[in-house]
Formats: sequence, structure tokens, C-alpha cells
Amino acid sequence: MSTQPEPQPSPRPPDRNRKHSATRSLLRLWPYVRPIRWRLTASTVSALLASLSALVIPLVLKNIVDGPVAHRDTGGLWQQGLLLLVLGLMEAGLFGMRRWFVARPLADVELRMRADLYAKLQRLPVSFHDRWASGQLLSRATSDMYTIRLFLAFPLVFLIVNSSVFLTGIGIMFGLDWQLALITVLPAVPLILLCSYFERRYSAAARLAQDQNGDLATVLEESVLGIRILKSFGRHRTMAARYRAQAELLRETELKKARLLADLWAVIVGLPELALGVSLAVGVVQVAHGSTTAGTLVGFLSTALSLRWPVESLGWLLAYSNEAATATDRFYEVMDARPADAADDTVPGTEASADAREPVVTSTRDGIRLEGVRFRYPDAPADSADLLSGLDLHVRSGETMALVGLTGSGKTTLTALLPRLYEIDGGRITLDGTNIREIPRARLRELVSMAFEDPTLFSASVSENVLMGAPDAGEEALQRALDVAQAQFVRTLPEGPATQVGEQGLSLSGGQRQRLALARAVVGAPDFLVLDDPLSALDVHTEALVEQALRQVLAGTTALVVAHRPSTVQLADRVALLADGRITAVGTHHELLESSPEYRELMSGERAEDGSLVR
Ligand SMILES: Nc1ncnc2c1ncn2[C@@H]1O[C@H](COP(=O)(O)OP(=O)(O)OP(=O)(O)O)[C@@H](O)[C@H]1O
Repeated sequence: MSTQPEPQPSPRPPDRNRKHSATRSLLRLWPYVRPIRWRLTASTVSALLASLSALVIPLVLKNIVDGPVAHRDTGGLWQQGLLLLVLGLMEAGLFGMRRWFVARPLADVELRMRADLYAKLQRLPVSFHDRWASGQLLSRATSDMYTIRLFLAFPLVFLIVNSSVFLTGIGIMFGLDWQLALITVLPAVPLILLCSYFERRYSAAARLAQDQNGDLATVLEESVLGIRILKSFGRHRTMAARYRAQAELLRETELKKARLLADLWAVIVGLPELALGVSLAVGVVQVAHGSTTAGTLVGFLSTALSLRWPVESLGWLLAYSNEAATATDRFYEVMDARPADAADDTVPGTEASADAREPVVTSTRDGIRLEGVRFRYPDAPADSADLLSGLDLHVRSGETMALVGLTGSGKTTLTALLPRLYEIDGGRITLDGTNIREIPRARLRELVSMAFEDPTLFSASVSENVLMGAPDAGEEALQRALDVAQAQFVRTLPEGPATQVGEQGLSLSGGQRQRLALARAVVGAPDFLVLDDPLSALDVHTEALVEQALRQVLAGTTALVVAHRPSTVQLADRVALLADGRITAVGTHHELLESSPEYRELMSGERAEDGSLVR
């Protein structure tokens, strides 16, 4: 039976429909525009001169009609004709220069904004990424950046140029004949009101479309990443229907935008045409009565006609500026997101990170100590209990502690607290006596090395993936890490450790990926090692070999190893049992087997709480 899927907006922070004006949003681009301000000004001036030179053409026409044409002066006609040619060439040349001034600098602006967004995404805490759908972030880094660059290239320049040309043209028209000019500019009043109404409605629709674009990207990304699961469960049609429904929503919003624009366009084009018709009729009567010359009427009408583009372009210039303002808002929603403790954050390449390389002052070899640690996920239901509620644990220096507990008891969460992937809500965690909050993040993450349950590999070579754990480590360390992780299979790959793996490269099995992730964790010979069920995807034979090699690594480090099965527990000196947000028992495997009924159940797998706790 197939169910009709409802399009789901991906989880994202509450909608922040713009409460302030588009101008205020766009002004926030100033830090990026500032370095290219002179080139942008030169580009605007070129476009302005080009447009103004086009405005002189009607005046030349007036002179031709009232002068050489009226007096049959062929010599004068050639002169004026030449002037028209020069003006035309000037216009073309200046418009060409406009592009030349900004093409490269604008590409640089886009590059810098992309780089800043990427750096910010890397710095933001994991809890931020838990809240935001990846498609929303992808669309900000791609289509929103493109919208902003295009705005700086065209609408920004032409909003300034066309307004100036419009005002100059109106001035010329008043100079030629104030009565006709008055009739022509009368529609400006309802147009201004209409534009402000349009701005509000269009801005809401533009925001919705850009968010829906992000939702669509999320569905697409999930479908591509989960294609095997979708196919094997025969759910690809359901997902396709969800994608279509999401695309349908976006289409509706785009159509709404088009309708709004079409309505505005109809009025923007219709009203001035009407006014022009009336002024033409009045002008003809004036010429007939001799109160104005035929040349003045020709000049007036040509000026009015050359103002058509500045007026007609208003619709899409406003629409595009609105989209750019929305894209800017969306960009700054990420850029403004600040980790609560951003002050002590360190980024590689900054001065702070130089300090981060200083060794942690450790007078004692105290190992890992957690005291009264409390933690709950920021998006956990308000009425739920803390996931970790006053947890105490001491892993002695050089010791390997296995962490066991029912599924969902918080083992993975606890491991993520050590390198501060999440911030604790209470208590303290120390490494060799130093509070982890006092250790710069970059240094902390050098000290604590992790292998996650889900081994992610990047589109890079095997050696690049492994050396991510210690960029300065050499070939020898790489080979040793591969040996420890029993990843000798790497040597049989087409290009050995230089073979490309990950999404763009060779597909590896789950066990092979897990071994590379393990090699990545141990390559830097870290002081503290955190392994989240590192052997789960290995066959019994390989598991025994990895365990054997891992014992040597664990002997020289302080380690916390999440374990689901007895064989992994055997690697540890002692075992800690996590239950109800606390460590309820600590001891050797045998001690706990004797003293803790809960541990016995867990290790025997008798209590299959939800069928997935242990083998
Ligand atoms: N990012 C998150 N945001 C909110 N809740 C989360 C998040 N990650 C995990 N949880 C919840 O926290 C609880 C503990 O999850 P955790 O992954 O730490 O358990 P675990 O003991 O490692 O489980 P397992 O043995 O199955 O790996 C679970 O109820 C889970 O739903």
C-alpha cells in the first residue's frame, strides 16, 4: 500500500521573515563590498555616463528637426549626424567598461563570502549542525551566493543609474515643456505606492522560495546518500513522490512571485504608456496652435521614450534586490550564529591557534576525570530528564576504560563531551588535572583523538584520510597506524595509500572503512584516545587481530572505549557501566560480572531491551 507523502519542511531554526527593510539587509554586505568600492563606483559612473549620453540623443534630434531639417541645411545635418554617431559609440564603449571594472572583483567578493561561510560552518558547534538541515546550508553556500553576486553586478548599479537617468530625463522634459512633463510624471504617485506594496509581498514570497529551495536540496541529498536503503526497501517511489511534492511547493511559490511581478509590470508599463499617449495628443494640439515647436515635441517624446527602460526595469530591479536582501539575511543567519563560548574558540591559522599549540600545563598525570557532569541536548523535550545527570568517572592515566550501557543510555554522547563537540551543562571534565574549558579547542582536539561508530571517509586518498588525525605525521607513522588497525588491505589497492576513496573514489567495505577510521584515530599517538565501538563492523578473525595490535597502542595512552560486546570489553583494564545518566558501577570485567546483575545481563545479552543492546 502506498501512502501519499506530505512535503516536509526540513528542520531549521524558526523562520526569520525580514522585519526590517531590504536596504538594511543589503547594507550588511558593506564589509565585503568595501574593498571593491572604487571599482564599483567606476562601474556605476561608466554606466551613468553611458545612460546620460543616450539622453543627449533626443536633444540632438530636436536640434536636427528645428535646425538643419527646418532650414534645409545639409552641412549642418552631417555635423549633427556625426554627433549622434559619437554619442552612440560612447554609450557602447562606456557600457563595456562597466563590465570590465567589476567582473573580477565581484568574483572575488563571492569567493570571500563562500570562504567565510565555510569557515563559519566549520567553527559552529555540532549542536548547530544538529538543528540545521544540510540542504538549507548547501543552498546558502551556492544559490544565495550567486544571487548576491548578480545583485552587485547589475541591480545595484542600475538602481543608482536608472534613478539618476530618470530624474535627469524628467528635468530635461520640464525644461522642454513643463505642461507635457506634468502629464507624463503624474502616474509616478500611484507607482510609488504600488512599489512599496509589491516590495512587502515579494519579499515574503522570495524568502519562502529560498527556504523551499533548501528543503528541496535536503530531500535530494538524503535520497542520493540513502539510495541503497531506499531501493532495498522499495521506497524510492515514495521518496520520488516526496521530492515531487516539495518541488511542487517551490513551483507554486515561484509562480506566485511571477504573478506579483507580472501585475507590477503591467502597471509599470501601462500607466506611463497612457500618460505618454495623452501628452502626445496635447503636444500635437500645442504644435498646431504654435505654442511649441515640432522639434521640441520630437525632443520631448524621444526623451520620454528613452526613459522607458529606466521605468520598466524598476520591476525586476526591485524583485532582484529583494531576493538579494533575502539571500543576505540567510547568509547572516549562519554568520551571526555564535557559539556561547566563542571567545575561547580557536581557528587554525589565527594568532590564537599559535597559543593553542602550547602544551597543556599538566603537573599531574591524572587521566580523564568527569565530576558531576550534567548534559542534555539543546533540542531535547523540555519535560525530559537530563541525559547525563551528575555523572562521575575517573579513567586513570594510562588506563583503558570500557564504557558499557543499554542502547540510548548516552555512551556516544559522553564520548563527544571530551573533545567539546558538545558543551556540558554542569560539572567539570579534566584531562591530567586541567579543565577542558581552559584548553584551547585546537589543542584539546590534538590531545583527544576519536574514532566514531560511523566511519566517515572524505573524497581524498587513503593516506590523506588517515593523516587527518595528525597532519605532521610522516610515512612511518602512517604505516604503523595502518598496521595497528589491521588495514594492510591498503597496500593491495590500485595505488596503495595514494588510492582515492570516499564518495568520489573507490568504495570500501564497512569493515575497511572502520579500520581506516581507527588508523586515523591512532596515527598521532594521542595522549587520550576515545573509541566509539571501533570494532563493530569487523569479522571475528580481523577483530582478534585488531584487538591484538590495539593493545599496544592502548598501553601507551589513556583511553575510553565504548563497548557493546564482551570481546571489546576484554581490551580494557576496567569497565564503567552507564545507566540512568550516571556511572552505576566501575570495576574489572570479572568484578562486575560478580557484583553487578545489570552488567551480567548486559554482557550475556539476556535482557534484549529493544533487541539491539549486545550480542
Ligand atoms: N544530536 C542529538 N540531539 C538530540 N538527541 C540526541 C542526539 N543524539 C542522540 N540523542 C539522544 O540521546 C540519547 C543517547 O544517545 P547516544 O547515541 O549517546 O546513546 P548510546 O548509548 O551511544 O546508544 P547506542 O548504544 O545505541 O550507540 C538517545 O535517546 C538519543 O535519541
